[in-house]
Amino acid sequence: MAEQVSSSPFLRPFFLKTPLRVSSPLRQRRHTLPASEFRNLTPQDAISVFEIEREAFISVSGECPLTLDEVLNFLGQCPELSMGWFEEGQLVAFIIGSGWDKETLAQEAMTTHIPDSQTVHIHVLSVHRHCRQQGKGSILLWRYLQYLRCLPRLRRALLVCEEFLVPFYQKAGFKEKGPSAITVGALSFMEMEYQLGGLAYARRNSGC
Ligand SMILES: CC(=O)SCCNC(=O)CCNC(=O)[C@H](O)C(C)(C)COP(=O)(O)OP(=O)(O)OC[C@H]1O[C@@H](n2cnc3c(N)ncnc32)[C@H](O)[C@@H]1OP(=O)(O)O
Repeated sequence: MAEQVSSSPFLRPFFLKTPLRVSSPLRQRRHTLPASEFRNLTPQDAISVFEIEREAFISVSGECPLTLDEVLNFLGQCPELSMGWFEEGQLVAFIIGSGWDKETLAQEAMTTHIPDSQTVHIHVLSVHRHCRQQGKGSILLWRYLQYLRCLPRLRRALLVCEEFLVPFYQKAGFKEKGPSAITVGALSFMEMEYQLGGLAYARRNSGC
């Protein structure tokens, strides 16, 4: 099992329900889009990602965690650190991460991917506005953290968020590290940390 993970770090798409197959002779078209699918994102998903991100952040604060170019860069450099939730083929929520190699997040972490590092910097978690407050953000985050446990080397995840989201991340198991050095425009952030527990833990507990 472990060899499988290290030889292919990418998340194989999996479905919550069997893909719909309409076999009636009266229906010539076969519907094969899965009801619900979690998979790593690719640069081809960047536009859908950015549309959700833009609505979620620009309309609220005027600032986006990632520009479209940065989304493209991260999905090109480290797609294995991203996860999208698709329903009927439509992106409804996503996470984008990259590698980081210092104890705390610094401003340069916003635009940098450090390969082969032990820390994932979660840049952004966002849920489509029509799908919020339904548990999707929490579920996607939980699946993502379980998935990260199965990737070799990774030991922890870091992120920054505004003060009002600290309880949301605490509920997911993150611990508050204190005020972050990162600022975006006039916004300041708290830094949050999640211990992944290592591959040995994952092997015993997650079946990866
Ligand atoms: C590292 C980062 O990306 S930090 C930025 C996070 N992303 C954003 O702010 C983008 C816009 N918001 C979203 O996309 C979503 O609302 C998320 C990701 C914050 C939460 O996802 P959802 O699917 O809506 O949340 P979910 O239904 O799983 O959980 C709801 C809980 O989230 C928390 N929460 C969600 N939005 C807010 C908010 N605006 N203010 C305070 N708490 C909030 C609450 O604790 C809420 O619990 P409650 O209903 O008991 O009050």
